[in-house]
Amino acid sequence: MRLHVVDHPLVAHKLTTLRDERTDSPTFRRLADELVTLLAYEATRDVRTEQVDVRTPVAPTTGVRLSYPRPLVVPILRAGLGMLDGMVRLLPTAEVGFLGMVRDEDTLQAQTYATRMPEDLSGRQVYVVDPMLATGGTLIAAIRLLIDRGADDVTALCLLAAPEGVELMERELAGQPVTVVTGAIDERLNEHGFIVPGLGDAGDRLYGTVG
Ligand SMILES: O=P(O)(O)OC[C@H]1O[C@H](OP(=O)(O)OP(=O)(O)O)[C@H](O)[C@@H]1O
Ligand SMILES: O=c1cc[nH]c(=O)[nH]1
Ligand SMILES: [Mg+2]
Repeated sequence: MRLHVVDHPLVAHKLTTLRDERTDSPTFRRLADELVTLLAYEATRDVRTEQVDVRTPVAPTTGVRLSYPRPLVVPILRAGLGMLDGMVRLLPTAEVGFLGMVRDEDTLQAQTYATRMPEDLSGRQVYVVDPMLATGGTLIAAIRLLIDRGADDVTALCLLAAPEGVELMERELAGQPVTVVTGAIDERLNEHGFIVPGLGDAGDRLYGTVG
């Protein structure tokens, strides 16, 4: 597994406002959208392209375009939905699949309640978006499902990660074609499995509901 922490002052600035408990849901949604664009710049560095001929008003030349099969973007519901628009804006040819997953508040085990994506992902590049990598259980389960369906290159974009979750992913997904791109790695998890200092419950902060 490859890990990339995006070290950029704009990312740090936006993450700081995102963390602030006074930031309201509309502002939180806007910042999450802006942050995914910055993370995606790094995360899509190896997106597959093919050569294409183009004629400018001045001369013919050669360029590139995103190649087929189309990349797949998979938001993990609910909180991942807050990163979807920014991602598909950058990858306009992408197809979108959905994974509904929720962490049991007591056991911290991830449960899958919805799966809507192609059965066969052979040869596909997949971008999973979820703002929080805490224990890592959710992302590990999501990535295993994608690799079981044939995905041969999976990149996860997270706004924040905990060291415990990154370590578990490195152990459980060793040797797999997986990259994690995150805006920061925080200090630790607390006794409720929340990232410290983190930003609280990303789903609640995005959508203003508890659940
Ligand atoms: O790394 P983990 O310990 O598995 O935790 C991370 C998961 O927890 C959050 O989702 P949550 O279960 O709160 O669901 P929600 O998006 O519906 O709020 C978050 O968006 C991740 O999916
Ligand atoms: O800190 C955390 C951990 C899991 N899920 C969240 O939304 N926040
Ligand atoms: Mg939540």
